[in-house]
Amino acid sequence: MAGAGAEYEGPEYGIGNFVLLDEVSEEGFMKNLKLRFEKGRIYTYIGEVLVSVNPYRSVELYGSEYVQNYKGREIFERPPHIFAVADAAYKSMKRRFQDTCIVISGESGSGKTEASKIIMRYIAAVTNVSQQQEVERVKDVLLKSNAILEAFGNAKTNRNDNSSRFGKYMDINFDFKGDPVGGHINNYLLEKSRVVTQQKGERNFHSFYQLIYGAQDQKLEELYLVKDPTEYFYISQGDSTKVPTLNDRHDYKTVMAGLKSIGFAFRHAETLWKIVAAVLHLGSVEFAVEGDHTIVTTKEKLKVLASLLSVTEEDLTTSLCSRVIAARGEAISKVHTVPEALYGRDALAKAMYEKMFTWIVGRINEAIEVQTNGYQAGKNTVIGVLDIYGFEVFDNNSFEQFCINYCNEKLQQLFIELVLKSEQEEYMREGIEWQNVEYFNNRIICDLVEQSHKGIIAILDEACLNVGKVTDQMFLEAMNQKLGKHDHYTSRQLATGDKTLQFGRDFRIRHYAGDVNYSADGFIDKNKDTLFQDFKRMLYNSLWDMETSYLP
Ligand SMILES: Nc1ncnc2c1ncn2[C@@H]1O[C@H](COP(=O)(O)OP(=O)(O)OP(=O)(O)O)[C@@H](O)[C@H]1O
Repeated sequence: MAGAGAEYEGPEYGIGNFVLLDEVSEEGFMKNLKLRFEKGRIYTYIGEVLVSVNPYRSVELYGSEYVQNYKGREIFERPPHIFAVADAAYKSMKRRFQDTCIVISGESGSGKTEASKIIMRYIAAVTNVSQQQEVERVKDVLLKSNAILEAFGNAKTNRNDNSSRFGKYMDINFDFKGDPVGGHINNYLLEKSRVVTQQKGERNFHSFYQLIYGAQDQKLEELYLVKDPTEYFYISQGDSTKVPTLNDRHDYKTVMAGLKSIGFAFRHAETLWKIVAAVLHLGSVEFAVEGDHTIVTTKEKLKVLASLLSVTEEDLTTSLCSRVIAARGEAISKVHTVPEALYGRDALAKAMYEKMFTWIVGRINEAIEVQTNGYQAGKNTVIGVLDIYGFEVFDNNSFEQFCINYCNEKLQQLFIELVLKSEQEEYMREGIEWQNVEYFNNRIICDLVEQSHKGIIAILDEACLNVGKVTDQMFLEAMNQKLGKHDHYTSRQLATGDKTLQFGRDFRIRHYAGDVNYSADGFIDKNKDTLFQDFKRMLYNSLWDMETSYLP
């Protein structure tokens, strides 16, 4: 057979669709997957679901000849391929005006973001045959926005040098001719704790290193920065500032070009880097006790920071070292202890970075918003692509992993509802003979997390609402009490002989994808996510705020 992607799929390549497997067992499944992978077949179907194995090397599977071979074909006409899935979504949108969503799920590093980019490139390649300018512009913004989002939202982790540290749902809107006319990005769960702390071997978000390695000397001078990331506490804790697979210098240029081409005003791009620089300097601000006051000991840093933020040194010092509280109907100033000041400093850094990220997404959305003037309005159909964090297990798992893994439980639940259950029900309705496939329904784990009053989130929220001093240990005890009998929950207090769990700190959830030990340390603070009002007041009306109106 001729042409890329139209190759012969003989028995030596194993079985291209798992539903045709003679015997359903994990061993048989893995054997087939391995055989196909070894023969260069990274894709295999299970019905209409595509299983993709990350090749971790460049593969010649996405060139224009592949696009031509999958364009307009029925899904099973060609060997399994991600283009076939993208094309099926595109066809159902174009022929039947049906909204479609492609859900990409898998553990960190499995290739989700690459898959979402391949889908976008495929759609860009098969649309706009009449070469309309506006369609080209929308496609260009959609593709270029990836580099920007990755700069500010991706980081090197111990599993993936370019790991997305946020979830993304991207809608592409099509007109009645099937051309993309706009889009919208929703971002979720930016891992903002990374702004102030990183595990060994990991980095902060790429943007920090791109600025330091990529900006010209004069720019760095303007931002009071030096070309050495190890000078900055917030980006050097992982001892891994340089990554061989990443070219920060080059990526900085790509981001600048991307910002320009999607319509960021020059001064807005400047503001972005100012925020990044301010966060870096903030990490170097230190405190000490002097008499009955907490003072900033790094006066030079404070001065730089005040200048970048366009606020007075006095206002900045006051908001870093104290907070205003209400007592007996009066507003009084309460001096922070040093740990409180450090906590406030980190909370400010996280909030600034997160708001900036949301602001960037907002600006991208403005650039790709569907123009609703004229006849296009109301006739849009969308293809949505969901690329969300994969299931995560680290040596130390905290609140962030808890949220990510819960999200993956929900996706698994959706998969069970939409694919497994509905398929089996249809067989039953149609009277088709079928072999019952036993599967584990993870509803019970979703309930463990989300059930009102007795689920983990409810227990955590209740602890956070408590006016008295509530510690992470108390939260853990409350879970032990309420969830002690749950099959998918345990802790050292309940499983006394289990030395993998630390007493008074850890709990374990038996997820559908495996067991994860979580440390309850920090759950209360992270869930409360307090940013002292004083910071909001301080930044309100700063030059910055007026520039971007990005603050809360
Ligand atoms: N189809 C592919 N062809 C070649 N290399 C790939 C492919 N998919 C993924 N990779 C490689 O694997 C790396 C990790 O992939 P990717 O960043 O898409 O994973 P992810 O599932 O989105 O991870 P995370 O959840 O950490 O963001 C990529 O940087 C790339 O080097």
